[in-house]
This record gives sequence, C-alpha cells and structure tokens, in this order.
Amino acid sequence: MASVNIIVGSHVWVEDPKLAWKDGEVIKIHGQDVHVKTSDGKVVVAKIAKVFPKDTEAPPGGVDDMTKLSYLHEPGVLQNLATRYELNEIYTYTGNILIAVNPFQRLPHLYDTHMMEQYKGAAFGELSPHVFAVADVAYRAMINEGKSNSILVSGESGAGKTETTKMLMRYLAHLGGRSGVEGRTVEQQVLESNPVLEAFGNAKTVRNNNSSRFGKFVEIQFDKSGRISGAAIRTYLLERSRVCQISNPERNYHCFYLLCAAPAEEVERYKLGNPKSFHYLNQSKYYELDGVNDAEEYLATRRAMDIVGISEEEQDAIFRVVAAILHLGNVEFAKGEEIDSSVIKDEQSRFHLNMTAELLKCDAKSLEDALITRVMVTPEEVITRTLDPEAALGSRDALAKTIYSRLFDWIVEKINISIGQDPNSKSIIGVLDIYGFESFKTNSFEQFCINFTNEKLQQHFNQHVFKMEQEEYEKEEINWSYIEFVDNQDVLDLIEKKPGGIISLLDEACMFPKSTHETFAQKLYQTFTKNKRFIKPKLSRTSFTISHYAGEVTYQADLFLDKNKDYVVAEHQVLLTASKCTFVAGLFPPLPEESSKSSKFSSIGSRFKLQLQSLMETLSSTEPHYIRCVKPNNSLKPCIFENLNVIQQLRCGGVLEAIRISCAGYPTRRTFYEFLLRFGVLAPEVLAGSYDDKVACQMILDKKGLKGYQMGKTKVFLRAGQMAELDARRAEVLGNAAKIIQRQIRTYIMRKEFVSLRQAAIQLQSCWRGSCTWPCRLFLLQKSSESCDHYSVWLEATGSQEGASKSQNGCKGNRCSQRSQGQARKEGGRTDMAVAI
Ligand SMILES: Nc1ncnc2c1ncn2[C@@H]1O[C@H](COP(=O)(O)OP(=O)(O)OP(=O)(O)O)[C@@H](O)[C@H]1O
Repeated sequence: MASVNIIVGSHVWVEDPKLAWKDGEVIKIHGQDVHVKTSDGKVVVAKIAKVFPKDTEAPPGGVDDMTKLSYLHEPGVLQNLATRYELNEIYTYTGNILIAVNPFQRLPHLYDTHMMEQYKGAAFGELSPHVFAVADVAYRAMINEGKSNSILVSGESGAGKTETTKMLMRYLAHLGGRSGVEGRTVEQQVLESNPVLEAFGNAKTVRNNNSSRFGKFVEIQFDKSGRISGAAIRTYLLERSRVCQISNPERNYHCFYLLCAAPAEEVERYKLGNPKSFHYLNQSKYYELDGVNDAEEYLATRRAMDIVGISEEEQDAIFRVVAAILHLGNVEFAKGEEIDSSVIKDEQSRFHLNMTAELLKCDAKSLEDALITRVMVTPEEVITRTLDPEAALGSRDALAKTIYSRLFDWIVEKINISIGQDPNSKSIIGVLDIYGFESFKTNSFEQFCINFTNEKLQQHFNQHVFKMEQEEYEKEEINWSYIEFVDNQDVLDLIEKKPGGIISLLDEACMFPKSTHETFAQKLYQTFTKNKRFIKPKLSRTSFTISHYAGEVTYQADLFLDKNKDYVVAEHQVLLTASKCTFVAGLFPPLPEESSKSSKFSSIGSRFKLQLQSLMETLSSTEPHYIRCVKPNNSLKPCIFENLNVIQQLRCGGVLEAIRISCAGYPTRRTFYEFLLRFGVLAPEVLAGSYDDKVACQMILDKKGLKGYQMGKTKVFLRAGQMAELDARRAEVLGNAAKIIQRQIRTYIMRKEFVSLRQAAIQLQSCWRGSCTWPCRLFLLQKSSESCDHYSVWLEATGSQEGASKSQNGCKGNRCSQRSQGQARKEGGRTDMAVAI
C-alpha cells in the first residue's frame, strides 16, 4: 500500500535491526527495491512494501493521540511515543486506549491533589492524556448512564500495571470518597488493601523488584449518589511454586523477609533470624531490596492490616503461619532403614519440624508422618506406604505451597468481608490488573494459563475496539459494513474447547494414573496435527508450540500434569484440620463427606477456565476502558527508550492490532476544514469557488481519482495509504510551485544583470562614437575605487587640437570629489559622459 506513494525524494521509515526503524530519504527506486539514504548518512536498500512514509510535518513534541498521526503505522507510533517519553510525557492516547510508558522515576507533580482536581469533570481529550482522565470518564459514564464500567490495565511484568491501578483507585477514592472522614472508610480500606496484598503476593523478580505474582480484579461499588459503598477483590492464579523455589537474583514473597526484620521479640517468638538461614530464602543470594527497609515495611504492613480490618490476633496467626513455612522448608530427610523410606535427617531438621508443629499448633509426630508416609485405603485393608527422601521433600514442599496459597486466599477473603459488599450498589467500576503475555526460554503451565488469559482479554479487546470504530462510523453516518476483523477464536478453541481442547486433554491425562507428560504430549500431537495454531517442535517429544496472537510460544509439558492437579494430600488435610489453632484449622476446613468420597476431579486449569469465564462475563456487562502499560527498558532505569523492546510490547498488548483494525477501516480522519487547509492546493479552482466545505473536499478527492474513501457528517474518512497518496500529490504540486518561483527569481536576476551590462555597452559605444567625432582615443583603464563608479580613463589625442589632455579621471557619482577636469572637459564637455560608465 505504501509503495504507491513512495517516490524519489520521499521521506520514509526503513527497517533497522537495532533501532527497529530509521528515517531517511529515498534516493533511487529500482523495481521493488528502494534505496534510502538514512539520517545517519548510510544508504539502505529495502523492499518497497517495507518502507513507510514519514510525516515531515509532524509536531516536534509528538501528538497526544496517535489517531492524530497522519500516517498510522508502526514507525510513526514508535517515534511519537519516544518523542513524548523524552519530554516526560508518559501518557499517550490511541483513540480511547491510554498507553502509559513507565517513567521509572517518581513524577509526583503528575499525581497530586491539584492534578486530581484538574481532571475532575474535564472532557476526555481536553487535558493531556492521563490515568485520571480514564478514571474520570469511567466514573462520569457510570454516574450519567448508570452503567458499570471497567478499566483493564495490562502490560508485561514491570510495565507499571500495579502502580497505574493504585493511581486509578486513588482517583476513584478521591471522587467517590467522603471528605473529612478519618479512619477505616471503605475507600481507605480499598486503598490499604494494596500494601497488604503486595506483602503476600509480590516478590522481586528479574523483571520487577515488586512484581505481583497474581492477577487481580478490584470491583469498586458505588451507591446512587456516586459514593463508594463497597468493594470486592478477586484474585487469580497466585504463583505457588515461588514459595519453595527461587533462583538468583529473585526473592521469595516479601512477607518472609519482612517477618525476619520484625521487632526482636517477634523474631524471637517465632525463632527466626537471618533470612540466609532458611532454605526457602537462601536459594538466591538476594535478601534486600534497594531503597526498601524491610523492618519499616513490616510495621507498615501491620498498620495496613489494621485498616483493612485484620485483627491483632489474626495478624499474629498470619505471621505465625509464615514463620512455620520457613521452618518447614528447613526440614530435611535422610534414607530410612527400609527401602524407599525416609527419616528426619538430623537434630537441626528435628528442631525445625518441632517449630513448624508448634507454630501450626499441630502434633509433631503427625506432621512427621504426614511428610514421610502415605496411607492407602483399599477395600481389604489400610496400607501405610513410606516415601523415599526425594518424595518426602516433594511432600514437604507441597505442604508449604498449599498452606501459603490457602493463607493468601484467606487474606483476600478477609479483606473482602471487612470492606463489605453493598448489595444495593447501583453500579461498579472494576479495575483489572493482570499479568501480560509471557514468552520465556522455558515456558510451563503458569505461562500457558497466563497466555490463555491474554488470549481471552485480546478477544474482548478486539471486539471492543471494533465496536468503537463502528460507533464512530455510525455517528458520522458512513457505511462500514465490509470491514474485516480477524478473531482469535481459533486459539481459544485450541486451548479451552470442551471436549478436545488442551485443558480437557490435560484433565483427562491427570485422571489416568498411567499418564506421563510424554503420553500427554503425544496425545496433543495426534489431536492437533492439522490445527494451524498448534506446532510440534521438530526435535522435542514433550514440548508443543502455540501460535498466539502475540507470537509463537513453546511450552514444556514436563510439569503440566503435576501443576494441574488441584488436590491437597489427604494426610496434610487431616493434619491441619486437626490443628489446635482455629486460624490454621480454618484454612483447612474438613471436606464434606460427599466430596471426599466422590471421585470428582478438580484441576487448576479447569478452575482457572471457570474463573476466567466469570471474569469475562463481568467485563462484558461493563463499558471497558483500556490502559496499556509499556516498559521502555529492561534495566528498570529512567530516560531509556528501547525501540525494539517497546515495539514488541505494543504488538503483544494489541496496540498494533488495534491500529490494524483501525487501518482495516478508515484510519485517517480529518475534519473538512483541516482537509481543505492541507489539500486545498491540489485544486485551487475549488478553493476559489464558493463551495460548501464538504463539497469542496469531495471535489478534491474526486479530482485526484481516490476510491473507497467516505464522507462523514463532519469528517473525511480515508482508507489506509490514501493520506500518503494525497501527500505525495501535494508534495508534487508544492515542488512544481517551488520550481516556478525559482525560475522567476532566476529570470529576474539574470535579466537585471543583462540590462545593466547592455546599458554599459551602450554607453561605451556612444563614448566610442563620440571619440570618433572628437579626435582622441578613449581607453577604459580601471575602476578607481570600489566605493564609487569612478573609472580611470585614458584619452589620447589623435588630432592636432591644442591642449588635449593625456589622461583624465571622471566619475558619475555626485559624492566623488574627482571630477573630469582639464582641457578635454573644457573643450569637449564629453569626457564626463565617457567616464560615467
Ligand atoms: N507511574 C509511575 N511513576 C513512577 N514509577 C513507576 C510508575 N509506574 C511504574 N513505576 C515503577 O516501575 C516499577 C514496576 O511497576 P509495577 O510494579 O506497577 O509493574 P507491574 O506491571 O505491575 O509488574 P508485575 O506484573 O511484575 O506486577 C514500580 O515499582 C515503580 O518503581
């Protein structure tokens, strides 16, 4: 499409392996090859289809809405974001979508109360792009239309989702809070739930020092008068494996380190100490976070827990469980006397076992048995089977993970109960802070679930963007029926279709006792041989690749079966249900008779699928608003904007897809006035006539032979590439006009020179003729000085006239003191003439 508009001299963007795109000027076009001289002086040859026009008239500070870009394409979008980021303008719209580029530095002026007041009630787009503007639109829409709204914040780890979510919540609390009320108001509780959830659900990872290891949907309920009246927090898929396994330079969940830094009496009470002495923490060398004081954070978390309504006793119980997990991790096993059996390794391990039992208030012997034996009930008898040390370690870690995830769920539930739901709430604003698309070297079940979530959200996003486009077209009363829209339903079918999707096949595999990850992978290969979205990697027997909307991801099926099984080991359940601590026993309520008997299988994958379904239903009943967070660099430092990195995220976040959808329709819109201002030069006769703006626009477009564009009520809607085409024509017209002007000027200058030369010649000639009638010869010698037109002239008498002068000076300038003198002047009076050249 772009190729039509690229001519020699065009300013273009050309692909670059390092910078993603480089700008330059076309110097030659040879068939499909375009030779571009880039701004750094190099010449690059690229295929014409891969070269995009550059808007040389784009404002130097960028535009605050990408849809204002004359050319809506990848390099244009990237350049605009980079330009703005450099000016600390971290927010930019793409239509209704807000793109937020992480500044990695505090910008307090952006978020103070004064700023909040400014955005209150301001029309969208009137002020600079901002998260407050999005929250304000959602709030106003809710108040005015009585409809629920949602704000979906997405982006990769470290992109700024949680920070953005916090700003949104602060702004909504500002709008819907009660002024002057201190203490535990609903909005205060909603805000303070963040530090509590962060202490238990966030950890330092390679990509973010404060990474949320769970998804979160906060539903803020409002009453009739727009006041916050309740809230509910739903969380998704906490990363359980982190409790037992971390690698350098990551950390475990913050709460473990906070507790180790607690006041001395608490550390003593829980027999804790240096984090380095705990296996669950010392697998990585990182214990401290830059700029974070764990001791202070511990106290702050306690205060936040007070506000969200977690009592003192409950707080003690929570930290007791956290300490128990640390001690549990230090229990090691050695081989027992019998084959495949194990015993507690040494005194150290025994100490930690006893401490775990004491903190969990359960029987130490029962804990030991639950770790190293399994009871199997057959119709004939009850068999006790021992576990070898490796299996015992597995059992220990499984117990730690189960306790921690139950603890996390308890905290979320407690916050929900404490904040309270408003059954009479008129409408809600939901804020979704969920993990973005992930693709690592090794991708496991967690990435599979995360990417499944993102496929779901992407579908929702596509449908919404598409709908918004349609609404704009409808408003302008233009015909939009033929716009194509690519759906990702096929990937979703591959993953979640029942029966036959990957999740169903995984559940089946988990139910068959003889299944292994290899048989599971083989089953996938057989079932999806012809599926376009499924690829079997050549050299692997257990991995599979899914072609997601954001790119291909290869998953290692090795741990899929284990990670999908959602059950608590019966021995662990019995042990903890019997705890003398009501808090711990409450985390493990006894299973109802029915369910323990029935063989109803439950899996993480299926449960997650249901959770997502419910989330999507909620979202579908709301008016969505999107915020795409972008991480500009992997060093987590300010002022660094890595093009390739950003492009990848814009692709994964669906921003480029939104642009693509937009391009499939009429990506460029200009009001009639703007259009005439820019393209009036293409038809001066139309401008000269007194036509209505709309008619004038139509006449220009028709004159240029454009097809497929549409005239709205107030705007011209152009197809992708048409703006560039018109610009190319405009450049041609302006180029021709420039040539005419240059020609006229050159003519004028040359003519002026010619006229004065001719004048000089005439004068010389007349002088010469004069000399012929008066017998002397005239020689023009030289200009006497630069400052006047005074020439030295030699007059040589050729006849016998008396007194003829041998040499004379003369000047035509009045200010020159040298005048023609002497006999020649006196006699002939002509020397003046002759010298006035
Ligand atoms: N608007 C902002 N202003 C200043 N700093 C920010 C802003 N947004 C993000 N940051 C910085 O970036 C860091 C990472 O942000 P955040 O924790 O919100 O990322 P995330 O997208 O939620 O990541 P994850 O998915 O890992 O939880 C923050 O700790 C903060 O230092």
